[in-house]
Amino acid sequence: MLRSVLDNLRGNLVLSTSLVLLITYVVYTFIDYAARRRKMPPGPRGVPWIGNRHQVPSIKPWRKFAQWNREYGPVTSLFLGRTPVIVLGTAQAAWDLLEKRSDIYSSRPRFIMAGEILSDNMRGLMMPAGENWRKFRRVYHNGFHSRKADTYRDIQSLESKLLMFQLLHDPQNFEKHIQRYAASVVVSVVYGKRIDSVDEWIVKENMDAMSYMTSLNIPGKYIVETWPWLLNLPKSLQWFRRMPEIRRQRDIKLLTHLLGDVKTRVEAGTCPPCLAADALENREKMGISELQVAYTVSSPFGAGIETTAGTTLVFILAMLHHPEEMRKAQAEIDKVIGQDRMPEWNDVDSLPYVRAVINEAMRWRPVAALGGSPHASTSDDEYNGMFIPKGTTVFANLDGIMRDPGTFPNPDAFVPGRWLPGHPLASSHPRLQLDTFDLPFGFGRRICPGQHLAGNSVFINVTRMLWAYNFEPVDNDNLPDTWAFTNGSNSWPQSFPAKITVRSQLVQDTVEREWEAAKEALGRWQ
Ligand code: HEM
Repeated sequence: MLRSVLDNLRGNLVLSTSLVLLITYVVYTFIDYAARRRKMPPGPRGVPWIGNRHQVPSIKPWRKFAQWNREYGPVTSLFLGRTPVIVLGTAQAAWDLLEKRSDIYSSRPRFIMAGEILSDNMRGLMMPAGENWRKFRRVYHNGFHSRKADTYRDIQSLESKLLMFQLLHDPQNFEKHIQRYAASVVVSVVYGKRIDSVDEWIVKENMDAMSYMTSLNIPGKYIVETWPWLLNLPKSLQWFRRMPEIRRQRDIKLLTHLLGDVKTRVEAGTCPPCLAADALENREKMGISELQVAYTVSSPFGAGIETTAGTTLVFILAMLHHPEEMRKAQAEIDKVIGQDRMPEWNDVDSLPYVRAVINEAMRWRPVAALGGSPHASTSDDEYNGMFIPKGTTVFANLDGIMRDPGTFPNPDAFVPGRWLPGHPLASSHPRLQLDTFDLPFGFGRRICPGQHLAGNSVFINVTRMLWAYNFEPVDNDNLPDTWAFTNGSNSWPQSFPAKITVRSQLVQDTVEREWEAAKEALGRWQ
């Protein structure tokens, strides 16, 4: 009898102690959450443990972010689980934090599945700031800094001549031709070998690897991203590792094969100058392994193809909606160039209106809508009286930044004139001039290392397209939706129809002639 009373009491004691501990933990979590939240920049109310995760749409989150910035100010905070997040909604806030304080805002958040398990921390785009990432940037700086990027103008021009020829003979498949251009330039400048179709295995395999990688980066999909302590379990119990580890072996095989091919051609003296050959040559000096080189040079598959092609498609979409702007740009080209020769690189200074059209297309619908991958802070910080804790994930929400009326008055309108001095919407900010606009390429030490190469591609193609073709809607009463963009962190126009017609017989003859002359030169890159 006594024994059962004692057992009962003991049982109750354990139960009530557990209950007290649980309640204390819950109360503490609420108080801790409220305290952390109070010090941080304003933002939407969330709930402990999940934060605002349930309020962030998995599709096109940048639109919700922009709405929060309008409501709460240029620096808005939220929580994804227990991770603090800030969203920057103006160019000034992004410059202030990501550039002026780049020493503490240049890291990346942890990407456990995609960055650590799948890629063994080899993929630069996801690398935290540190020695390995600095080496990654050095490879890109050496390969694509402004003057070096200009050495790739030859191949870009040749590929662009092919694009003009394809638009002449198969205009309805313009999207495919533009993607082919972007893919071939990337493969050429990285591996010294061009491609004829986006269906070639080198593109397909790499794009497949990229899409598997992005499929791992969906917030909430993998529990280990929220509970990293699961990584302390014995490896055999970490069920989530199995597939990414298999895929890692496949990636390594692909990337080392591509690098091996470059090595063979370098040794045979048949490889044109390219990023992989440069990196191999400087590998020992930089202290990186061949595997690191193989991963490092593969980044443009994820970073440089869809972005370049998407920007060109945005330009065409804008032309369908703004024929008056197309005609102004064409008038400038006709005056400077005429129709019996193609625009060339050295025409750039004489074509301010064309460049204004390009800037405006990149502002109007930035393809890196969320600013590329988010940054992460590596120290506690304070900005305008607001506390930003170490480890905060930082989104520079380009879609919102480009539509901030304080920076770009009448932001929803497509107005190339705003990039020209004297226009009523022109900005006086030195960073927002015709030649200085680099917001589409991100910020600070993480700024896009391919920006000069990409800028050259967009310039030569847009200028030649305006010179050669008229872009019109197929159905004037039913124009393509200017908001119908793909999902995913890079976002470009969903397929749309366009009527592309050559502007004159003289232009047609020039396109044919230039392509004939280009064919032989392209052979060197085959
Ligand atoms: C119009 C075309 C392009 C746009 C709009 C674009 C935009 C961006 C943006 C916004 C970022 C993130 C910057 C940040 O974190 O603040 C980025 C990163 C990057 N881009 Fe581009 N990009 C383009 C083309 C290219 C090309 C052609 C290449 C290479 C050939 C390239 C290579 C990279 C790499 C390697 C990174 C990662 C840098 C790092 O994490 O340190 N991009 N790009």
